[in-house]
Amino acid sequence: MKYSFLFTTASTSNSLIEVLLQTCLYQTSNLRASKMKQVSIWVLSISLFLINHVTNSVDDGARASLVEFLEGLSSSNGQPDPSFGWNLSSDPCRDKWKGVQCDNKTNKLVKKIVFDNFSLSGFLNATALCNVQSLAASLIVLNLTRNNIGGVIQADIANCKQLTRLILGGNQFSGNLPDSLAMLSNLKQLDISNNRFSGDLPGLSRISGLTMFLAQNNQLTGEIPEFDFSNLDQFNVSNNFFKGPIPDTKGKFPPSCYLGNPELCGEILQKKCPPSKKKSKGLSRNQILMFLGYIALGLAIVALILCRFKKKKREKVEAPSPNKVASVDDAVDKPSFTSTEYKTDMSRSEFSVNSAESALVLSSLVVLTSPTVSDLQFEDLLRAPAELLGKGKHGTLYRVVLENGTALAVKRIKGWTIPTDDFKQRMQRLDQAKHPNVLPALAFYCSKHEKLLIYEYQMNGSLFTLLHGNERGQNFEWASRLGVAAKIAEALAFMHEELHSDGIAHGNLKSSNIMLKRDMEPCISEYGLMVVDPQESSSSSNVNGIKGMQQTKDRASNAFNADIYGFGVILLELLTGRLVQNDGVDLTSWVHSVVREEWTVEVFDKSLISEGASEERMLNLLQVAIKCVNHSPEARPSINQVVAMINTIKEEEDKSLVLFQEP
Ligand SMILES: Nc1ncnc2c1ncn2[C@@H]1O[C@H](COP(=O)(O)OP(=O)(O)OP(=O)(O)O)[C@@H](O)[C@H]1O
Repeated sequence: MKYSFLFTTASTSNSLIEVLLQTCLYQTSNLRASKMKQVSIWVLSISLFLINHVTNSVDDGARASLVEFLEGLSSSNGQPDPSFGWNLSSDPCRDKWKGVQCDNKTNKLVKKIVFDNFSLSGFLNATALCNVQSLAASLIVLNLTRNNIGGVIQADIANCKQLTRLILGGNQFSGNLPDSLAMLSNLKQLDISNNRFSGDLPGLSRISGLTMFLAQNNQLTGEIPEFDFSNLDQFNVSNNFFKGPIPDTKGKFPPSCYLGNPELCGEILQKKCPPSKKKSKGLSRNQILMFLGYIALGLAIVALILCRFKKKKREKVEAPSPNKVASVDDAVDKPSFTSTEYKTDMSRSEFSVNSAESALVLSSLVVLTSPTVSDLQFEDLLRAPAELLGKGKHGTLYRVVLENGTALAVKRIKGWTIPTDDFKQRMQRLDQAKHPNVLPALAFYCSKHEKLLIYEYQMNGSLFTLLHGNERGQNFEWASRLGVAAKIAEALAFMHEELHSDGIAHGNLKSSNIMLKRDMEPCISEYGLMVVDPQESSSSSNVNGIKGMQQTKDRASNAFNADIYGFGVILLELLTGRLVQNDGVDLTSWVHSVVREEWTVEVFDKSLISEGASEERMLNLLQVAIKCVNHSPEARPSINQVVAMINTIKEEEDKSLVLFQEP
């Protein structure tokens, strides 16, 4: 009996030597009692124990490369966190290194490395990880999502041939993806989303079994590869620089999976593709490269000549003219930014100023009360690479990453002819109305021709993406939806109250303007960026007397009413999970028609029904939504009434949850 633990340990191993030793041990233990028998049993048992211990561990090479791999992920000092347990004197499987999962059978093959949200930085040392045969042959999952890892993905990643899941989303990876990535033929899930990858995708369509491809929020270019879309369940390439036609996916993925790629076209985006140009025939790749080389050389020579010419001209001009004094307003108000919105070279800034205006422009950036960017200079924006996030009715939004890594969302407002001073006053006023569920602007810039608003970049996206993105609201249950509705209503009521006398409503309330903060709390973004129709605005500045004041009041009251309508559409989206088109008109008329036909339950999102959400409370919220989207603005409830109605529904929901939980 004394030796039973040795039998047990040995029984999990399967090497021939162990089996033989085990058999000998068994035979010996059956012999008659003698000193010899005792000694034999001890010798055999110890040998078995040692062999078992040595063979049941990850080999030294793999262990060393794992340690090197973690050193790479351990910021600049390369010292791995000792609490992870990754060191050469222990065993990854037996000693349960943090983030490592091994096979259950032999407990000596590393199958998975999962570091989800571990605050890791540094780089992914694929050379260390994938060039050791034993490790490369066993590793099937590498998940480094939601860290701060940067650098490029080395080509050696392709040596980890068994990988089925490569999850790298939510990091700071950059550069081109290596061509070798397409050799990971076992890959089922590839997530490279929310990074800074650039360049064209390698031939990923060669990976036939891919079921998930997430690449949103990068700077990727080129055409979308011809994946086998019948296999893909999850797919997103939004907010990149992809161009050309969207492959026919038979409507499998919603438009939100492609949005934010200005040069993509196709029916799903309601954007016609230009007729495809015939490819040049008869020229080999090498010939084309040769011609391109000549053209580049020619351009370089022309550029050189132009530079010299300009330099000479500047030398002449720089001699100051005593008669000319530059006006401050001239300098600031000449186009201060030149936009190259569709360019793909992200190493340069989207914004640029000419040297004459730069000194003045630097002082024109107004930082509001924000500890995040307290010393932000306009120059910092110029230096930072900018990524186009989307083009809306009211302007263009860029993601700008400052040198210190802070990510900002910069909104470049289009076509708002508000006088500069009024704009400044409005921004200062908005800054005074603070609510935890309203995203404040951190800074703004304003000249006659250019208006920029700077917000903190929200990496969890918007309510729109939560509802219509990849997961299509699958994991967005009823209680959370009701919670979001209540919080947004409260925040809107607060802002309306605070800014009523200033006549500042949101003006463009919709689900893509409800951002989700780090903790997934909803917050209203872009409050007060209402673009007043130029005609209206000019008439408002010219009108005098009681009639004019009445018109201004009416317009303001319309804007507040429009917010109620916008909020009603958001409620409909939360309840139905359906996409909004045509400013919500399509969705509201569909809901009306279904309700009229008394098929009301049909309107609700199927995932809410299958979750077993209370139909009564969903119907109550639907009533609120229908009141808010009333055609006649005067018939819509006030925001305070909306808050009261939603709070009553929420209280009922909370009560039912308590009852449900009580024994
Ligand atoms: N602060 C932010 N952080 C991260 N993403 C943001 C932020 N603000 C907006 N976005 C997202 O960026 C995308 C583009 O925003 P943009 O405001 O240009 O689009 P829009 O709301 O459709 O247009 P518009 O407001 O001009 O009508 C949207 O998907 C939006 O949800």
